[in-house]
Amino acid sequence: MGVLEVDHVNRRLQDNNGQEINVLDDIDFTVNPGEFVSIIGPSGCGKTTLLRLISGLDQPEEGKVTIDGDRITKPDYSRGYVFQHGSLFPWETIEENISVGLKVTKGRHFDKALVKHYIDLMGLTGFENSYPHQVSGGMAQRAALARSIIMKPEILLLDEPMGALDAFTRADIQNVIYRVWEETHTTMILVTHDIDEAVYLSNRIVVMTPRPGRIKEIVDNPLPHPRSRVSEDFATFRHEIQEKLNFGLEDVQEASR
Ligand SMILES: Nc1ncnc2c1ncn2[C@@H]1O[C@H](COP(=O)(O)OP(=O)(O)OP(=O)(O)O)[C@@H](O)[C@H]1O
Repeated sequence: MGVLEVDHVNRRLQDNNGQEINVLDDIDFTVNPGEFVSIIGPSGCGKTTLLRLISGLDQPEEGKVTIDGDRITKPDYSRGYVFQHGSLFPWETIEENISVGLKVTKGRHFDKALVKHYIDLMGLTGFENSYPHQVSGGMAQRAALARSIIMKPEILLLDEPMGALDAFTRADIQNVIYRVWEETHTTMILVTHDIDEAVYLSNRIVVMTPRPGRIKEIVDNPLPHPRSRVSEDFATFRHEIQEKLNFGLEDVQEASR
């Protein structure tokens, strides 16, 4: 259940001058159920555009995105989406925010015990009645994660959810995401600029290059779990990914000469 196929996808958009730009060019890869895949590449290489196509928020000009062979045509709760800025409703409490999807799908009589479970799991106990502006950025992201995970999505799409956080909070949320992945086996697709994050969390890393956004290489992560951010093996694999990314930038510099 839940094999995601991004099948020779092209996406073109118009820039401010009305010029057509090839944002994604022949993107082709498969994600199996339970995998953790990171998409990494320089700014503007089309990572968010790709995630939007997978979510169903956008459609490609050519190619298709399917789950178990069925074309994705619109967003639905089987694919959760967590943004860089958690996008919690500021007028609702943490508990109400986490319950949003349940309220929509189950009406007023949703399972309150389930909400409590996720509040506890995310370390938000005691903050149920706080509003988003009354909690830290890390807590707001935990709540945003809980709001998605509570819907038990087949695939969780993570669009730089740690991007706006300081290093300590980022590591903390990475651990939370890892725990959730390990416990639920939800397929996760993470967009990030952060090589350490990709190496720490994912089974496979999709390395992209910009203009047009292409897949340069898909790299299997050889590191066993649990992973240590300070091990020699971690540093070696990190270096390998860094080299592949720099290679991508050299390609851009070459093209602009
Ligand atoms: N709605 C749009 N209309 C026109 N151009 C767009 C639109 N959305 C994105 N683009 C362009 O497409 C390219 C890819 O954007 P995208 O946000 O997918 O890249 P990204 O790799 O996620 O970048 P970042 O890491 O900075 O978030 C960029 O050049 C961007 O300006």
